[in-house]
Amino acid sequence: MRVGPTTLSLADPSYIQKIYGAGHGFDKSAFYHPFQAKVQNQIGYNLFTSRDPQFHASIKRPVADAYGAKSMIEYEPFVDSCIVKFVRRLTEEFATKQRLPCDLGSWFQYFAFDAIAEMTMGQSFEFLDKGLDVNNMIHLLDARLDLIAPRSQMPWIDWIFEKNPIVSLFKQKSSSFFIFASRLVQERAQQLKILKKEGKSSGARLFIDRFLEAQQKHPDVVDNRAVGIYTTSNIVAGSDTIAIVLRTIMYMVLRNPDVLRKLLEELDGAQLSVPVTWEESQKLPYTSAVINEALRIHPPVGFGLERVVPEGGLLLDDGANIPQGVQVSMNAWVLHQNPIFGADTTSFKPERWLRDESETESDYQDRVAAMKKAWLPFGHGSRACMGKHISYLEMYKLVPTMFLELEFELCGGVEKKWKTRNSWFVRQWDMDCYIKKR
Ligand code: HEM
Repeated sequence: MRVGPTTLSLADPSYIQKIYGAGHGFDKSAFYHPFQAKVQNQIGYNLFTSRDPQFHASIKRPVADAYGAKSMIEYEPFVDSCIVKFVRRLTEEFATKQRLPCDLGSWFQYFAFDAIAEMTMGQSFEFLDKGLDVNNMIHLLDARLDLIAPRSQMPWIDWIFEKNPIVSLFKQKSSSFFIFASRLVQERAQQLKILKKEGKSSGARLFIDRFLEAQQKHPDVVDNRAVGIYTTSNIVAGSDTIAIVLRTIMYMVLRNPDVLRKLLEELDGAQLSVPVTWEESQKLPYTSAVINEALRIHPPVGFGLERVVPEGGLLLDDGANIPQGVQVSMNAWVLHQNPIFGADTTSFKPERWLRDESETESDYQDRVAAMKKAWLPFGHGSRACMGKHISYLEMYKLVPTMFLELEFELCGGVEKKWKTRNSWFVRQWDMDCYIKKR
């Protein structure tokens, strides 16, 4: 489908590999310009916004390990402390004698923000402690996204209003987030130096510890500015996204009592710790299916991931050739409605991720493999989400723990619909809940 003067959106899953597969030459388009923030009065290219594949590889290599599956074990204690706080604060504020409605959508965001901040910088923003949007940070980020989203469709507008040299004279030279993150990075660097001198351990390694190690190993690429950029983009990339999935899970599970019953049956029968450990969470197939289904039915990113067709064009199955320079994109919201996922793709059905009684094991494996080929919540290829393991770590631990510890009820009943808005991230609100201790 044509979605812009020179932009096409493709729906056939077989093009995922052709467009996003490594080495195929489909680089990110100008769509990503408006997402680039100013840092010290220059554009601060980061892992997500950089378009040049060589430059991207050069900034990814030094920090890739920090996002790898093996590092998750070191981040788990930070997630644990936020989960404990999340459950405690909801209990204190809402599991009271009077039935007080809880704006759970916002609390999920407080959790996601504090958890990624703890893992990244070793200190939270105290959203959970205070139970509010501290310094209006969430509101400001939301407003920024609402501005960027339309600009991404006409990136030249961004140049006129933001990136041209005259406007730059009057604008703040760095985002306030970058200034805040850079200060924490410098403080941590000093602290690490002192601990090293005293021969003391610095404890579990934070993301910034790993960014600072990358700086020592690759000083040519990772300067102070780069460490600040890695830190800032971690927090921006890792908060809204996870909050969106948590909201989807809660809303969909509560609107489907049969799903809630099966989920609780699995959790109550599993003899789990509180908070549920990462290891235990790997043995909860129904919980895992609920999370996958939430990512399918409501992927956090609601725009197509735009790329530029390289030299030679893109040959379509019907013989048409899309010429070099045209923008092509694929959108998870479209792909996840593909009949590969079953006949009832608009329904929330975790069962589609599980083996049906009538299916052999090998038929089941083939069916899941086919679904995974049309699966794009985290993107694909060399530009796929680097925070996928972190996301699973948080969701696989929080989801079983919160359903084990607390009972939730949608305030308006199961018929009341939430509200959503697509500004790159498809954020949701108006899903207040009553909460009881289980
Ligand atoms: C459920 C949660 C998440 C979802 C659904 C998600 C989704 C995505 C998607 C779709 C992309 C690719 C965008 C594109 O091709 O333009 C992406 C990129 C990225 N994400 Fe995530 N994300 C999530 C959580 C996180 C977290 C927690 C972090 C950080 C800890 C993170 C860090 C990144 C980074 C650094 C990139 C850029 C990767 C690159 O181009 O090398 N994300 N994410």
